[in-house]
Amino acid sequence: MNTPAIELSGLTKTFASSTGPVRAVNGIDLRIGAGEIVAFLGPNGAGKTSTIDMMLGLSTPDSGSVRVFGTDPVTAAGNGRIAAVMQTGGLLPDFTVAETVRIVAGTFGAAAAVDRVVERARLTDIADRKVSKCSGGEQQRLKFALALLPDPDLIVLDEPTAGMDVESRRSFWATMRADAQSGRTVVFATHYLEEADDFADRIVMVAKGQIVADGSTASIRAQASGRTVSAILNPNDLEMVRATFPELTDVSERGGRHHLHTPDSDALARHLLTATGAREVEITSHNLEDAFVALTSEHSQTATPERIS
Ligand SMILES: Nc1ncnc2c1ncn2[C@@H]1O[C@H](COP(=O)(O)OP(=O)(O)OP(=O)(O)O)[C@@H](O)[C@H]1O
Repeated sequence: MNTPAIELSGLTKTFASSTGPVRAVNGIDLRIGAGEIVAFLGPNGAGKTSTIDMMLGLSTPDSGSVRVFGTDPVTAAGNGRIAAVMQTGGLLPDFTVAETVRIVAGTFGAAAAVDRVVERARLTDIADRKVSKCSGGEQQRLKFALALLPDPDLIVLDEPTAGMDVESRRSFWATMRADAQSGRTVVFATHYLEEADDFADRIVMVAKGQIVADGSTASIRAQASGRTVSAILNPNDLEMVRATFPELTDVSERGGRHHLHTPDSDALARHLLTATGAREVEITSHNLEDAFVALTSEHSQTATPERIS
């Protein structure tokens, strides 16, 4: 059996804060196979960075374990199997792009890799530009190049496109996409649904320190593309509908209308119109954004993680 790239078991992490302890990660179990491209998607404060820090060995879990290619993360980093592009982290403004790559490669004993990573990160045209003159997107590509120096099997990116404009984001992901074809495992955190949707094979949605959904982008999309049927219903009809559609989820009443979520909205609407006294039947479609809001807000009404008193 192949060793997973990442295996997180029962991971928890609590931080002290002025308002009391904050449980940033609240029991995460996750297995990521070699070669997968996985998006960690979640609102602000969901626990993505805290989880990534533990994956990288930058912080220690309060409980649970982290394995990276079967070893602890610090060993995996030391062996060059895992590398990261973090949100923060200094680049020196007065060096050029090429100088930066050469200096870091020198400290790694990876001088032979300089040309390869400059090309991979599409930095050739800006190799002589000073870091201070590079756009946010170019600086992230430079960090990406540095992370590629050990030719890692797994690359972890924490919100790599935060603060970039649309054009820079697009160009950054084009670079990533080209690189990912080499079979590298990629794990990235993002707030942006469209990035997760465009680039990942699998989306792990995180809210309030927990995984609230985990599936192929197609399956999350399918969940998302479910439709809501709403109608004015009397209580007896509602009972009958529940009995006929046991897979019904998310039944709520607002303004005298019942809103019913089901994978087969056509069958439900047909049933309402032909077998019940339902009035004013409407079908509303959902998009990925709706699923994201629904899945993450079930677990956190606000974007604030659970506080432990
Ligand atoms: N070092 C720390 N000390 C205190 N609280 C922390 C610390 N690091 C994280 N937290 C808190 O833990 C929670 C989870 O933070 P984390 O950065 O992991 O979330 P995130 O999903 O990465 O959010 P964002 O998308 O905003 O980066 C937040 O409430 C954050 O304020």
